[in-house]
Amino acid sequence: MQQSTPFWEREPDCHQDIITLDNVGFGYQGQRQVMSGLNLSVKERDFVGLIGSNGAGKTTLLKMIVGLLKPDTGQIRLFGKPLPEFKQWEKIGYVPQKNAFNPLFPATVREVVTSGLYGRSRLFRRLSKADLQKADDAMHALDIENLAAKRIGQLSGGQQQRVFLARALINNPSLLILDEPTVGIDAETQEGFFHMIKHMHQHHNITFLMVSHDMEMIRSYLGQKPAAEYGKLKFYLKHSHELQDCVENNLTHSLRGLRQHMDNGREVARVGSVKY
Ligand SMILES: Nc1ncnc2c1ncn2[C@@H]1O[C@H](COP(=O)(O)OP(=O)(O)OP(=O)(O)O)[C@@H](O)[C@H]1O
Repeated sequence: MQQSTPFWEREPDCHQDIITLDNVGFGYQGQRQVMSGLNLSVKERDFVGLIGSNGAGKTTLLKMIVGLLKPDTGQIRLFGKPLPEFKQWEKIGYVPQKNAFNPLFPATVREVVTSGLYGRSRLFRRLSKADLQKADDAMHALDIENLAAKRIGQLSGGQQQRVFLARALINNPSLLILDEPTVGIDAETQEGFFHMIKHMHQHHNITFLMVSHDMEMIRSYLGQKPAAEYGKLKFYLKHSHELQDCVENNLTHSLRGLRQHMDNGREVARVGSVKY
């Protein structure tokens, strides 16, 4: 597998298209439409918070974005590629809704985290040294190394959420999709979890799409008013250009671009002088 740059070392460009929805519509077979005519453009380092009442279509939308459901109309693009052609799934970390494990489920935290590299179907495959290192890095990032050998079913809801986040982070994803990550977790742990998510957004090059029922958290981080509304779905948004290092990085990029342009000019002149 190709080694990707860790998310903490990746430089943001803050302009790249990450998710594009163009006139998307969907209805479950034999049922009325869940959504229609939905447009959305998520750029690198944006943070999108999705709010909506029960049954509004939030999970359905996330499932379409991660390729588990196919839109009836319109098109979805990921990282600029139409979804049917998109293959780089390791770029996306997805934490589905209600992950709670049966306490009798025999996998350890390390095994669950490492399964993020291969998918659930190969949960108990043999792990290479590199795999174990990646798991250690992801567990370290979420401060759950001390739980590595514990059975997942024996952990609290908050600890389990950290494990699933570590599992989603193991491939150094560029996009994290979280479906109600704090359901069933006490208020204090929820606050800690959101604090961690915000920190990741501000300091690492990750784009977020998060479904939540926590209006207070969404509004405090993403602003009081939704950026877009479709039926009962409300999209709150923090643009990447509001982040300081995106601003700095864009400047660095422009300066680098300018420098390259000048160097190219010099190169052409030099080659030119040799040639002529
Ligand atoms: N597999 C399915 N088959 C048929 N209808 C479904 C299926 N899954 C969801 N629905 C219906 O689609 C609509 C949207 O469901 P969805 O789970 O996307 O809502 P949601 O906004 O995520 O809700 P919640 O906040 O309760 O999680 C609902 O009316 C639901 O009953």
